[in-house]
Amino acid sequence: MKSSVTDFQEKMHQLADAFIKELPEKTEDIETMWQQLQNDWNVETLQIVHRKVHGLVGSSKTFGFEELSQIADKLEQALKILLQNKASIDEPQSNEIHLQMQALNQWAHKPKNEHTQIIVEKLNNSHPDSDEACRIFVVDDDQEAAQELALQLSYYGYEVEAFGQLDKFRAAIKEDPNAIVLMNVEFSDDPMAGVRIMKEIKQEMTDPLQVMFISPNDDLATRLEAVRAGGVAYLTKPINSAELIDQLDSFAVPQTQEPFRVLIIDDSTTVLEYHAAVLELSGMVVRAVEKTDAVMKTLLEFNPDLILIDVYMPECSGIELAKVIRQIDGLLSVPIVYLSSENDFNTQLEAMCLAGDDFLVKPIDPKRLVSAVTMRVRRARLLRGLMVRDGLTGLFNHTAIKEQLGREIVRSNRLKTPLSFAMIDVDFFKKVNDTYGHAAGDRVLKSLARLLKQRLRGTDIVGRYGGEEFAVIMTDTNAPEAAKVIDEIRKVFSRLLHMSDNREFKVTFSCGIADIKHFPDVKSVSEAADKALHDAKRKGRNQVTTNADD
Ligand SMILES: Nc1nc2c(ncn2[C@@H]2O[C@H](COP(=O)(O)OP(=O)(O)OP(=O)(O)O)[C@@H](O)[C@H]2O)c(=O)[nH]1
Repeated sequence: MKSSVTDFQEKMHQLADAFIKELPEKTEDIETMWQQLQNDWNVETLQIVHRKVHGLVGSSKTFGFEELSQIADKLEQALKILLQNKASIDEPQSNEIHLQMQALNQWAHKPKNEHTQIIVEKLNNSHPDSDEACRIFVVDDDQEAAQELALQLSYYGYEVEAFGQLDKFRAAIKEDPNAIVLMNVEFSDDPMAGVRIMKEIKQEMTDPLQVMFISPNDDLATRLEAVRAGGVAYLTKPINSAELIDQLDSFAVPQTQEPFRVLIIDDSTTVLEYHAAVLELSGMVVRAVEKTDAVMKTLLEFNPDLILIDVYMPECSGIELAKVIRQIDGLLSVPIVYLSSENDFNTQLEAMCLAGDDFLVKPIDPKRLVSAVTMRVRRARLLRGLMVRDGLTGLFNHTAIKEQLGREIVRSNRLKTPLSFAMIDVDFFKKVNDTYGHAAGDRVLKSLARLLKQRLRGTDIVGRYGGEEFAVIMTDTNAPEAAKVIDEIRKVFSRLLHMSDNREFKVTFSCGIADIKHFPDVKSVSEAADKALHDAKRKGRNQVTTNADD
């Protein structure tokens, strides 16, 4: 089977070929419009010519045709000056622009083998294959502490390797630069050994590493050094395992995190497809829109995490479109990033002031595009998550899950699709807390949350209803099917070994399920699921009951 990287490169070549094929038509179109302008000088046509040339600057750079991009860039600058003056053109200016247009046309009509192209082969090694599991390296010269931390993390399903010696770690990270490093700052012979080695490794490697530092100190100087050594997180000892797992999950568990949803709005098909391919290769879901009139419908349907907009488009500018998006309910906090070959600082600043969050200049290195989008989406999700997520498990909180239930019931009624609501309650949880301590109880809740996220479909919605109670909205699923799925999870959960002070224990849960076929609104479906849950408890716990069993 071909790797996604090979697929990507094939696609890149196809897109570049398509770009070159369409190029003569584009340059002829520009030249024709320019000739029309000579007979009938007007600013509107000049703006269209400028936008078309501007598009060529960006797309030619994106596909690696540097020489073409330089010719187009020169022409664009000349057109820009004309646009600023808005006056009619004098003869020397006209001749100069005409020459540049000819150069553009000549380049476009050159035989294909004469085009020098710097294609994006460099992407080859820059992306981990998305199927690869992400490993964690724990580095600490206190072997016992490292092993203990590795063991704890393995309970949460992580593949962990502990290193007591820095040279062994150095070799391992070079082999697997995608591993997440949990690096102790302080070693017995050097209080800053962890930071020092990461700085050295950072200089030797091209890809950025994901390092989380662990230290007994919480002073600014150490934190600063950790950041300089590439630290993406800083944890102080004693480590709060719930906090550590949260941090790790946010970096390392793509399968439990919904893929990032990116909407790209660009009037150039080839450039649009290029950026979409780059983002899709890194596991994001991309929706591409070429025509601005399709934007509104797509925005509401697709619900993007981030919007990438070209600045110059035929129907309206990207800045205007961003302002419209900002006025739509629910989209105020969605990051908007401009992606344009516009390198004029003032235009960039204006775009950012008015409605955008970032400005990326084409051509953008694929890795930089992925990392800029990832950073923005992570931050936006984090902020949104603080409002709707439960702090311990990261699942939707009670209010959010109820809201989602209302929304999904409306959707199911409209689409005439089934929907089930499941309530899950950990059995004898008070006893878990009393016997093994509250912290162990918290870990049990987290492990159940993770299991639910891992085992359920991406379209199912999981929440913590309160205390030791969870809720799942199962879309497109009737009660018997839902019961089958949850029962599988019940079996797996009952086999999980939990740990506290070297004592192992197992926990079970009970579940009640209701179907909106019989209970068509939020209140009745939650009450029916709650009743089914109590039946499961009454019948002896560790089982799943549906309202149909009544
Ligand atoms: N560790 C921990 N415990 C919690 C949390 N929220 C609620 N609890 C505890 O969960 C326990 C729930 O106990 P009960 O409602 O009596 O139910 P149970 O012991 O699970 O018994 P059954 O549901 O009848 O099987 C209480 O002791 C709560 O204090 C939490 O966030 N963390």
